[in-house]
Amino acid sequence: MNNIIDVKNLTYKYANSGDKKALDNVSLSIEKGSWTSIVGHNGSGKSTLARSIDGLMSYNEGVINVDGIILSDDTVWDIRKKIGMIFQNPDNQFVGATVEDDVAFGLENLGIETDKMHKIVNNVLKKVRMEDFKERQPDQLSGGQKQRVAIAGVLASKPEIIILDEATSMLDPQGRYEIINLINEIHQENDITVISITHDVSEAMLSDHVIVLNDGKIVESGAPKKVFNDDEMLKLTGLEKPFNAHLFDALVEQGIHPPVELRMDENDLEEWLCQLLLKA
Ligand SMILES: Nc1ncnc2c1ncn2[C@@H]1O[C@H](COP(=O)(O)OP(=O)(O)OP(=O)(O)O)[C@@H](O)[C@H]1O
Repeated sequence: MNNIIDVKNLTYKYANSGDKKALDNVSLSIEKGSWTSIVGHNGSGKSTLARSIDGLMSYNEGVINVDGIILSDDTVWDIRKKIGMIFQNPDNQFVGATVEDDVAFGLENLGIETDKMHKIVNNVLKKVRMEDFKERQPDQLSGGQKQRVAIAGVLASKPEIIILDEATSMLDPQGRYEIINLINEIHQENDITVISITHDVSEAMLSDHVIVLNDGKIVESGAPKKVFNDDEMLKLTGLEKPFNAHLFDALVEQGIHPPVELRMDENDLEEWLCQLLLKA
């Protein structure tokens, strides 16, 4: 197996939180080119884990290896070049006055020449279907459009890994679907490894691998079908069962193919099925 990330015995305790460990002896491996979802209740340690991998926190114990580089004070920038982080609220990430400036910002810092920079910016804005919004101010965009610009900014730096930290949680079901679909397109075309922290179990069903965190510990890890069939674990962690995804898979196995976006929304899939039955 070709792992792009290996975490061994990672433990993290925030300075102001007494004896409570945000991460407690966490070990995991992420295969290159895979899509991994990290799920778990509020405060289970998901963001702390993602930020540790991106070198945003100086962890207390353990070893983090990203693409053959062991994270340390000396290597943190080499590792951060490989990772693009996308957060819940894109407003906190914008630095440019216009969409174009914002996407160009990281490239300017790398000293890339103007012509080349414009070419890259145009390409990534086209990729996220925001090329007509180049002159707009980022704060005048909708939530979904803002996330597209944030994704363009990340893509411009050609990351090998994209980490989504609840990147779709502020969007409506259609907006969520569109962003996940876009990330999936990018993931497939460029063999980019995706790690998605999410509370959306239907989204997690689309991934190759699911890791469940509970009170800073990994309590389950594996293929989504296996993980979400573990009723005892679901009870322990308070995670819901992704009803919709099971129903969707069962229909596909029977040769019935609902539109793929309905995999993400329970009520719409039920509605679609009712219409189908009424027509039959
Ligand atoms: N800056 C901080 N200082 C002290 N404790 C913190 C800090 N940030 C997080 N924690 C604590 O660390 C633990 C893990 O938090 P973390 O944000 O990683 O969880 P999470 O699973 O991402 O939660 P959520 O789903 O609510 O975003 C929690 O107990 C939280 O209270």
